Amino acid sequence: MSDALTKTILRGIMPCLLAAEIQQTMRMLVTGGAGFIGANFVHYTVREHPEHQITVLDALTYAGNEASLAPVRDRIEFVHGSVADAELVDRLVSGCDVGVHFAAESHNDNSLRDPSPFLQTNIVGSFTLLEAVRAHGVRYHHISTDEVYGDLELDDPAKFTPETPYTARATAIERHWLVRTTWVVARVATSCAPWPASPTAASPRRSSTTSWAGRPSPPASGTWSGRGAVRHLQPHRRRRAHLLGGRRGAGLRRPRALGRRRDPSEHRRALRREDRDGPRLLNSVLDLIRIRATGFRPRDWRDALSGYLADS
Ligand SMILES: Cc1cn([C@H]2C[C@H](O)[C@@H](COP(=O)(O)OP(=O)(O)O[C@H]3O[C@H](CO)[C@@H](O)[C@H](O)[C@H]3O)O2)c(=O)[nH]c1=O
Repeated sequence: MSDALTKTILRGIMPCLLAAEIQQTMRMLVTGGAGFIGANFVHYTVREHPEHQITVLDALTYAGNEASLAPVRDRIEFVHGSVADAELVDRLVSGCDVGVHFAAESHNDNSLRDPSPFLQTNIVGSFTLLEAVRAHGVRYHHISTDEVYGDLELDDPAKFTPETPYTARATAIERHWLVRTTWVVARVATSCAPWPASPTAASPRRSSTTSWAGRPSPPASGTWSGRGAVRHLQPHRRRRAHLLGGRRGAGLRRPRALGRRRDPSEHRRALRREDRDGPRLLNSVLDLIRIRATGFRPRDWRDALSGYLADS
């Protein structure tokens, strides 16, 4: 992975950790570090900040792939376990300076089919971790999702509009911020990286999508959420394909036709289509139908990515 690309991908998360008051050497607990974004984060941190110690806690669900950590395996500690295991989490947190929480059921569409796993990990698991960081006064970085905004205009994500069980849970756990410790929330958007950590992730060729942004100087404690800039691209699942190839700042306004709220029946139709065509096509199909209606024509992801990198 090229240096520029890695930096582009992780620009959104790392600066939070590099805020001035943070220690030179940190012991980090990274939950969900075998997942897609989590694994990229671990690789980046090991390479760019070898002074930090990393413990990955991951349940290795269908979305986790320990093999994606193989190149850095001798540089990190890997613990196979659940973020909802209070005893384990408390022990791991007690030995850390910062917790970075990626572990989640992250497939929005799955939550429409069966919300229960989302409750267990995204609420109970997150709450378990929050309790531990609160008890030990450990700095906490919560990786949320821009989908808490629902289908709002991208340049004005003023309020939460959770529309699915997934986003309802993401919103709910964000309301537990009052943890009396230093915290940062990053609401990441659809993203893309050079390799999929998850076997369920489609190849980048199928990818569509976009972005994340934040303030250039994230607050030491606070919310850092996506608006404006394209930051990274993810090869699977989510929407916002119309932004692919968009340039930072200008041109990222969501087309009007996409600003409407999602129709639940559209989700159900898409799920039926998923059963027929296979899970990887779901969002691409959904996206393209909606996006083509606006006149947008997606570009090959490689062109879009190199265009963005040239622009950054
Ligand atoms: C359900 C569950 C999952 N996990 C792990 C398995 C995976 O390694 C990881 C989730 O990876 P993925 O499904 O690839 O997630 P990814 O698309 O990268 O999602 C990221 O971005 C999402 C927003 O887009 C965030 O909500 C997630 O917290 C963050 O991890 O969490 C656990 O460790 N424990 C669990 O209970």
